[in-house]
Amino acid sequence: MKEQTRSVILQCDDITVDFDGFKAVQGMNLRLLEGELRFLIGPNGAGKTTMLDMICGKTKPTSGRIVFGSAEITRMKEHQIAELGIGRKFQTPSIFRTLSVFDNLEIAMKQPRGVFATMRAKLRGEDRDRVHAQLAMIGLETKASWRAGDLSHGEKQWLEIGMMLMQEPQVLLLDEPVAGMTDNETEKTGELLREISRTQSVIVVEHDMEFVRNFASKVTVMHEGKLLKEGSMEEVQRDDRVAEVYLGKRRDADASRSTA
Ligand SMILES: Nc1ncnc2c1ncn2[C@@H]1O[C@H](COP(=O)(O)OP(=O)(O)OP(=O)(O)O)[C@@H](O)[C@H]1O
Repeated sequence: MKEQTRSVILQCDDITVDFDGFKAVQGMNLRLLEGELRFLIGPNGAGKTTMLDMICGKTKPTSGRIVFGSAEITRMKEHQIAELGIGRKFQTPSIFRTLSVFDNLEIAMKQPRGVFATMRAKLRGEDRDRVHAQLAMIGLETKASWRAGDLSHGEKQWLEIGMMLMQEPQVLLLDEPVAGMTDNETEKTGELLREISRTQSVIVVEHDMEFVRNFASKVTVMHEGKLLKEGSMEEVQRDDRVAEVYLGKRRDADASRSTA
């Protein structure tokens, strides 16, 4: 879909967060479109994770406004924001290690029954189909009966992404999803994120510049709590201010491959 024809799904206006006098984010603006895969990058301490925390309601902005679809969510509680359709994945996977991969996805499914009732209840055919479709999407069909704790690091991350998707969020927030992954797992994760962004919007906080270069169409660069630059990876890499603060003034190929 062309950028002009897509509507804004998430808008952060003039966001500031003050932690006891320290401004971790200062006047930050961000507009995410439907079906967009956005990468949020910047040096350590730039305020990237704090932005995700504010969007999912974990941290409240000191000032500014966050709008999701037509709802202002700035002061909403974390669980309300999750129910509205914003899913957050942290660096450490929160899967049920002793349960099977299939059961993890089943439990994550959005339904009124409680966890234990869900486990006991016979799955309706359509729910079972949904779990299988999700297994296929995250590449774990052959491991449906595996104990989740026995999966590789990368597979655990995919399972958790699958669990988020079972709740049908419209926006997914991911913090360094490829950290600790093999090259092959990193590539597969990029493809998975692309596939997700065909129907949902995704914000990925990332330090792995090679990964960002391979999969980003639009990149937002933060520095000291502010928006430094936004554009394609090429535009961002060409920007002198980005080179200065983010790539440490190194403009060679090595610099763009380095992790911050
Ligand atoms: N709860 C808090 N109380 C005080 N300071 C905080 C708090 N959370 C974050 N900070 C500070 O705010 C700044 C931004 O942190 P944040 O984690 O958002 O940066 P980041 O860009 O995600 O960095 P990194 O890439 O290292 O994870 C940092 O200086 C951090 O120490």
